[in-house]
Amino acid sequence: MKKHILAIDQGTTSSRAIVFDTKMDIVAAGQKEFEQHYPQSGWVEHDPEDIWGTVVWSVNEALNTARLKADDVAAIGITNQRETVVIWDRASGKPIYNAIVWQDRRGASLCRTLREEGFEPAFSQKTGLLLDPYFSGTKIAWLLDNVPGARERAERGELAAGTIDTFLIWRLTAGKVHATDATNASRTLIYNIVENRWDKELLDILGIPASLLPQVHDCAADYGLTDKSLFGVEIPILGVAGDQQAATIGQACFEPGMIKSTYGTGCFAVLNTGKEIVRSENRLLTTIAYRLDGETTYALEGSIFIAGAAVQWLRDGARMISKAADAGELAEQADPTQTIYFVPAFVGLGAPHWDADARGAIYGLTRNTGPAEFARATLESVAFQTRDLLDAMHKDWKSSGTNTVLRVDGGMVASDWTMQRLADILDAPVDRPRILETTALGAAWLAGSRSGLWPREKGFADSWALERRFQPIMENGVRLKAINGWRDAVKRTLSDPVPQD
Ligand SMILES: Nc1ncnc2c1ncn2[C@@H]1O[C@H](COP(=O)(O)OP(=O)(O)O)[C@@H](O)[C@H]1O
Ligand SMILES: O=P(O)(O)OC[C@H](O)CO
Repeated sequence: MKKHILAIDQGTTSSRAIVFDTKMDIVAAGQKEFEQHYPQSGWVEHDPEDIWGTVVWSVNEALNTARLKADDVAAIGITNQRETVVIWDRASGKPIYNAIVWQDRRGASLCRTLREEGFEPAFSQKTGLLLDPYFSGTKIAWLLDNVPGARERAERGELAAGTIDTFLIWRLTAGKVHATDATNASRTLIYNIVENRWDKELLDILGIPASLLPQVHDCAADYGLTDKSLFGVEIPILGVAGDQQAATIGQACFEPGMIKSTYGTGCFAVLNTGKEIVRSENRLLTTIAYRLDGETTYALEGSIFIAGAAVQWLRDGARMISKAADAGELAEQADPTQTIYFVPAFVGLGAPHWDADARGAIYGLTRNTGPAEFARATLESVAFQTRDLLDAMHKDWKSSGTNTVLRVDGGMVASDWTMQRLADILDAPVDRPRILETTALGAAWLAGSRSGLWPREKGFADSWALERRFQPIMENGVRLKAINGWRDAVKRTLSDPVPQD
């Protein structure tokens, strides 16, 4: 019987598919990592065929593990790494180049030029974002300018562009649907979040033909049927949201003032600001939290580029641990008399600094510093960065008050040590939910509620369950000293205000 919901979660390092039952519980999952390509310093690419291949593999794996057939799936929800873009040929479906990943910095000089030419206020006012290479707009411009023949083909209408959701929808529907949702669109630097449409003026500034772009739908909407050749039956795609917005939904942060923070490759804190468009005075982003029934709910977002990725570096780059789960235990053994700060600016710094040219740095090394101190500094950097975001949020959105409770999720929250240190540095409780796959749950909820099988907002919010609350226990003086030390380390890491190329 068609009663299960399938969520596809296409992340930065792996693709996942998760099957949920009618009680909104996880039945089975499939997950596959894929290769990261770093062709130059600051560049990050994915092969779109790897993305597609791992998605299809994960869906089949999840269904097989659950002993279900595709026919048992009532609807699919898609969630994805945001900002990452692909351009492909409409006729063949073949990408013209690798996907340029959100972490990729190749748009930095274009952003600088646009800033110098005075365009930043127009981009900020219309999109809620800043001129940073993080967003899709300058990545699309780079592809059009650098892939031979791309601009001419785009102008002839032969090419299609999109974020990863759009690419997956195109492939799943065998090229019948070219669509995205409002949350993914809101991360592109060319979508007007006030008027809810692609913005002609911004497209012209970046030289992007409108014919490349997908239609923009609500998050819970009809995104077409999967092609029969893929899973044997047609399955409706009924929900789409960028992964951080899907996590906001999955954490049931439907009320203004609620905050979630997700710790995967990066860390993204999202504060629901309701129907109000709050303009940040502290270099946070204004973005679309979700659009349901034609009504847009907005959010303030703080984006940190490196969180779990720093733990990956500890494992694969520095080779100080053999698996991510060892980091917490190692940090516990660190010498308490050493004060080490690690600023993981591997790909620059995101909110609230937005410094594309900064690079990672470590301070306070002594002859006694070893892997345990590195592990502690790495995990602590995530807590300090979150503190910077939450301080900025409190300044921007006065009504959020100081009684913040943070709902957390993502791979890194498995570390109790990190969560305790997070609560200590924030001086606020940190809530870890029972279902940690909140990103997939959010996507599943969009599809499940649209299909009528799952409850609407209130019923879904009532089902959110706490696994553990971490309460702050650090002494105030210790906390303040640590935060000041961190801020000093960040100041020393920032690049020149006007970097030289
Ligand atoms: N026990 C742990 N302690 C610290 N970090 C962890 C732990 N488990 C996983 N991670 C980190 O979490 C990240 C994976 O989280 P995930 O949510 O799957 O990321 P993404 O969706 O960005 O691919 C990795 O960067 C990994 O280093
Ligand atoms: O793949 P994740 O979970 O690290 O999320 C990536 C973000 O969507 C980038 O903005």
